[in-house]
Amino acid sequence: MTASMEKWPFQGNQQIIIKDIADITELPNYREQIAAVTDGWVDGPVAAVLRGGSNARSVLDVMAQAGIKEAHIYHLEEKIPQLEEVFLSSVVAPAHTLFDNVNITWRREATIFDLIKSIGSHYNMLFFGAPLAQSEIDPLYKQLRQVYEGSITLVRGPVQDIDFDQGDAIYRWVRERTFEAADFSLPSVLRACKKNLGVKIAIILPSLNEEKTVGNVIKTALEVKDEGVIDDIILIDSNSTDNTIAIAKSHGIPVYQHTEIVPEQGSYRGKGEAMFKSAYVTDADILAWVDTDIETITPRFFYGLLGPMLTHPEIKFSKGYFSRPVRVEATGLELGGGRVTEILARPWINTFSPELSGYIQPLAGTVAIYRDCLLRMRIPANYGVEMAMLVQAVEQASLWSTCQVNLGEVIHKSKGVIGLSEMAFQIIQVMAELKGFHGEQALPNILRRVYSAHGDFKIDAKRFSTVWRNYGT
Ligand SMILES: O=c1ccn([C@@H]2O[C@H](COP(=O)(O)OP(=O)(O)O[C@H]3O[C@H](CO)[C@@H](O)[C@H](O)[C@H]3O)[C@@H](O)[C@H]2O)c(=O)[nH]1
Ligand SMILES: O=C(O)[C@H](O)COP(=O)(O)O
Repeated sequence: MTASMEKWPFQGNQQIIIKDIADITELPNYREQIAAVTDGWVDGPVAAVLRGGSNARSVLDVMAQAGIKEAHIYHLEEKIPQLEEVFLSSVVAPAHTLFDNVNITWRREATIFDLIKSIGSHYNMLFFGAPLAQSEIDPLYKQLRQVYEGSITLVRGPVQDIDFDQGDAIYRWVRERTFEAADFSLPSVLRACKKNLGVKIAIILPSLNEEKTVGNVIKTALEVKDEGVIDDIILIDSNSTDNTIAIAKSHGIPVYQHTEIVPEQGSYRGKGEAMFKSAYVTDADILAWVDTDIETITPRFFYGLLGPMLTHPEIKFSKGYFSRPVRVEATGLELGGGRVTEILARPWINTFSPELSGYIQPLAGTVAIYRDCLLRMRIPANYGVEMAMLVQAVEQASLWSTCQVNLGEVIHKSKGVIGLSEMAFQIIQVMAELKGFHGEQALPNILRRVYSAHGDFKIDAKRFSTVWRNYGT
C-alpha cells in the first residue's frame, strides 16, 4: 500500500482543502472550507467511521468528491438518543443522496479503537471526522495510527451551525421501533403491564398439515400461558388431512376449522381467511398469530411479539422478524428475508410504499394487533394478508404505531419455486389493489405458466381471485 498526495482525485477544489498530515497545524487557516489532513490516497476499499455532526457530514462530501460511489460507514451506537439523532440527520440522510450504495453498520464496541481493530484490515483508507478542538486532532491521529496501518484522513467541516432536524425518518423508526425479544423476558413485568392496560390476549395458531411441528408450538405457547402473559390459545385449521387436529386436541386447546366459523359469512381457502375468522372465536383485545410450522419455536416468539405492545401502549401492531440463514452457492450463508421477500416484497415496497422499507420481514406471519384495528381492516383471504395488514396498520395511525421484533432464528418448511411464485402472485394482486392500480378495471388474475421441453409446450393457467373480507364495522 502506497499512500500518495499526488493521487488525490481532486486537488483544485476551492471548497475542499486537502493537506498532508504533516501540515496538520494549517487546518485552522481554512475556516470557510472543508479541510482535511491525510496520509494520502490509496486505491482499494475505503470506509468512514463517523459519530455525526458537521465534521462527519463533511467526510461524506470529501468521499463523494473523490468519486467514491459506495459508502461504507461504521458508527458506534450512541447511548443518548439525541446524539443518535445527530448521526441520522447529518450522516444517514445525506449519505443516501450522495452515494449510489450506502452500507451503514451500527456497532457496539466500547471505543472506536476497538472497532477499528476489528474492521481495519478490510480497508486501505479510513475517513474520520476531526474532533471538536484543533488541539485534539493530532493526539487522535496518533492513537488511530497505533491501531490502523492504512491511510488515515481526518476531515473538518466549515465552522458553521447545521440544522439537524432533517433526519432520515425510516432509520429513526428502525432504531426506535425495532425490539429484541430478549428485552421482554421477565413475565412479572409483562403481567404488570398487561394488568395496567386491562387487556385480554389470544394467541391464534393457523395450521394446514403441520403434524410435525404443531405439538411443540402449542406446548411452547402453553408455557407462556402458564406465566400469565396470554389468556387463550386457539388453533384455527384450514382442513388439514394429517394428524394436526388430533395433536392439537390432545393438548386441550380449542380447535376450529375456519370453514365452520360463522359459516353464514361464506368460506374461502387461504391463510388470510383463517386470520379473518379469528376475530369470531375470541373476544380478546389483542390477537396474535404464530405460524405452526416453526421448528425452532421458543417462548420468546410469544412474549417477544407481545412485549412491545404491552410496554408501549401507543404501539398497536407488532410484527416478528427472524434470522433466516439461506445457503447461497456463490457466497455461502447469506442473511436474507426469504425469497419472496427479497425478490418481490422489498423491491415493491421501496418503489410504491417506501415508508415501509424499515420492515426487515414484511411478509412474516407472526404478528399481533389490537382487535379494534383489525376490525377496521379489509382482509384478503389469501397469502396477501400479511402485507394487507401491515399497509393498513400504518395507514390507520402511523408507522410509529407499528413495530418489529427480533424473535431469533426460524427454520421452517420451504415452498418450491412454483409455490413461491403463486404466493408472490397473490401478494402482487393484493398490493396492487390496495394501491388502486386497477382503476375501473379488474386486474388480470390468471397466472399462466408455459413450459417448454424438447419442442413440446404445456400450459398451466391458474386463477387467483382475491377475496376481500371485512367485519362490516
Ligand atoms: O391455507 C392456509 C395456508 C397456510 N396456513 C398456515 O399458515 C402458516 C404459514 O403458511 P406457509 O404456507 O408455511 O407460509 P410461508 O411459505 O412460510 O409464507 C410466509 O409468507 C406468507 C405471506 O406473507 C405468510 O402468510 C406466512 O406466515 C409466512 O411464513 C403455517 O402455519 C400454515 O400451516 C393456514 O393456516 N392456512
Ligand atoms: O418470506 C418469504 O419470502 C417466503 O416465505 C419464502 O421464504 P424462503 O425463501 O425462506 O422459503
